[in-house]
Amino acid sequence: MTRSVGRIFSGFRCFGSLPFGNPPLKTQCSSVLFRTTSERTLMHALPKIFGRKPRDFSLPNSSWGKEMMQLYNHYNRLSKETTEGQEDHGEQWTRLPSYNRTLKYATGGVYLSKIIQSKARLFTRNIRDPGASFEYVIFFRQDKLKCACIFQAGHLLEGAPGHVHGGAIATMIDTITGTHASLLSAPVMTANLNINYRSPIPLGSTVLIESILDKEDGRKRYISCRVTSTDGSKLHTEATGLFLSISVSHLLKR
Ligand SMILES: CCCCC/C=C\C/C=C\C/C=C\C/C=C\CCCC(=O)SCCNC(=O)CCNC(=O)[C@H](O)C(C)(C)COP(=O)(O)OP(=O)(O)OC[C@H]1O[C@@H](n2cnc3c(N)ncnc32)[C@H](O)[C@@H]1OP(=O)(O)O
Repeated sequence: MTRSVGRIFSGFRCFGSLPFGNPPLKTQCSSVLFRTTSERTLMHALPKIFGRKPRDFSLPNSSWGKEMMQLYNHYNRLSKETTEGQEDHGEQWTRLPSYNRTLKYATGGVYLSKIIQSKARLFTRNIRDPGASFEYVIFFRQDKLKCACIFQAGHLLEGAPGHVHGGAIATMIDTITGTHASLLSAPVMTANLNINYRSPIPLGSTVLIESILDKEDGRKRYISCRVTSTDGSKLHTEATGLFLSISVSHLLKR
């Protein structure tokens, strides 16, 4: 199972935290994605995207606090492939690696140069100081089509004094639900996001963000999401999102 999910993420480094195309959708994904000349050029560019091994931001660093580590270890244990003699937990999660680049460089000429910028960085992964902003790791449970994200909010994310900025919370919700929708149906863009802030999140604290698929309808994926304390007892934020699958050509439109 873990291996099969692993296959989903081959070629994953091309995208920030955007693994896309599960096995049943892979063919559809390719045909949707690589239709035009510029898109085919992009396909050729993909293997060269990273010259050296990029940093995986979803792995622990020294800034991760006790709660973050405990929850990470919990999901990581449930992510290990079950081998003979090992206990089967009944839950199978996969940790999603996360990089700070979408596309590193383009050799694709004028069309690709419209969307690929050498200094571009994924918004949530662009601060080098560990622990200063968004520390998070996303796990995916394929059998239930669920995502769980552990998020530790750093001191640069302050909104109301001592608490996390609503825009930073929205960013994380968009990231988890957007990643979730992308896992189901190739690249997506957020069309709609509705957020209810129920209780403030203390700066520096760790929270759990869980997303589920509510409905699929053609190109549309409806995902809902809850942000809670790590033990689930306190609800901080609730959200629903609509995501539309797109082809690369959508990004080339100006
Ligand atoms: C190599 C290529 C890689 C591509 C990667 C692409 C994205 C990756 C992004 C990030 C990757 C990294 C990590 C992932 C983490 C986070 C994810 C963040 C994602 C974002 O942060 S992304 C930025 C914010 N996002 C936008 O910047 C979108 C601006 N927008 C548009 O680009 C268009 O608006 C679009 C594409 C949404 C739709 O345009 P469209 O032309 O494809 O579709 P159209 O309008 O025809 O609608 C078709 C049917 O959806 C219904 N519909 C449409 N919009 C609706 C709405 N708002 N509410 C209710 N229903 C709606 C219609 O009513 C119709 O429904 P029906 O078919 O039933 O009539």
